[in-house]
Amino acid sequence: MLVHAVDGLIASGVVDRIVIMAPIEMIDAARELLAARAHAASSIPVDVVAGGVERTDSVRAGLAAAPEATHVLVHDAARALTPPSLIARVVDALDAGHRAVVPGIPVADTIKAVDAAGDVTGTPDRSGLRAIQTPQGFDAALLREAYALDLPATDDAGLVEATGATVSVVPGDPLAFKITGPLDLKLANALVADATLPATTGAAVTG
Ligand SMILES: Nc1ccn([C@@H]2O[C@H](COP(=O)(O)OP(=O)(O)OP(=O)(O)O)[C@@H](O)[C@H]2O)c(=O)n1
Ligand SMILES: C[C@](O)(CO)[C@H](O)COP(=O)(O)O
Repeated sequence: MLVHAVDGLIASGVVDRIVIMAPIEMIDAARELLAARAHAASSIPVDVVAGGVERTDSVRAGLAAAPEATHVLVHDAARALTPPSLIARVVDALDAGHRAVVPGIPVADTIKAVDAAGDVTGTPDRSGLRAIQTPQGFDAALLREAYALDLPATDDAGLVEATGATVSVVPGDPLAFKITGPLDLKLANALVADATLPATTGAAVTG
């Protein structure tokens, strides 16, 4: 998954440097994997540093390892099959002047809010919801400001929202799905084995 994610970033043609945040006990294994991959000869530097307990700890470590960055993409290795075209779309939006950009796709299920007892407390209008993917792109100064708030968050855009800055959504892609459970892994393996797979599903719409 890490190798696929890195190769996708390189293939996008829009990143200058990649910093991997890995669990400390997997740093050597990650370096070996990356050195052995087909694109190891790419001129784009790929560094591996220690991540943290939570994803925000890992991103904080990544930001510290890239003090020179003016723009940052935060990507999940778990979204290993993210199409390069999606990565380029996020950077295009940053180039157009947006300071925080996330890919999103419409939700296919009806979403319910529930309370601690499991009783439904509301049904938000589905047309106004998006499932958010990565990479999430930021003006680096804005992301550093967001991290200075030291709040918990499940994604980086959530921290940026807390600063009051606007976060823009660009069309995501179903291929950028997060490989979380065994079914996701089966799907990812089938997609990787499928030589007829298009570079993008072309199904990217924000509605
Ligand atoms: N300490 C952590 C935890 C997660 N991640 C990032 O978050 C992604 C998703 O990892 P994880 O939280 O384990 O996601 P899931 O497999 O979806 O598991 P969970 O249900 O616990 O969220 C990883 O690819 C990695 O990029 C990270 O950098 N540092
Ligand atoms: C960043 C993210 O992929 C956006 O959907 C998601 O919030 C990551 O969650 P995780 O629990 O760290 O996998």
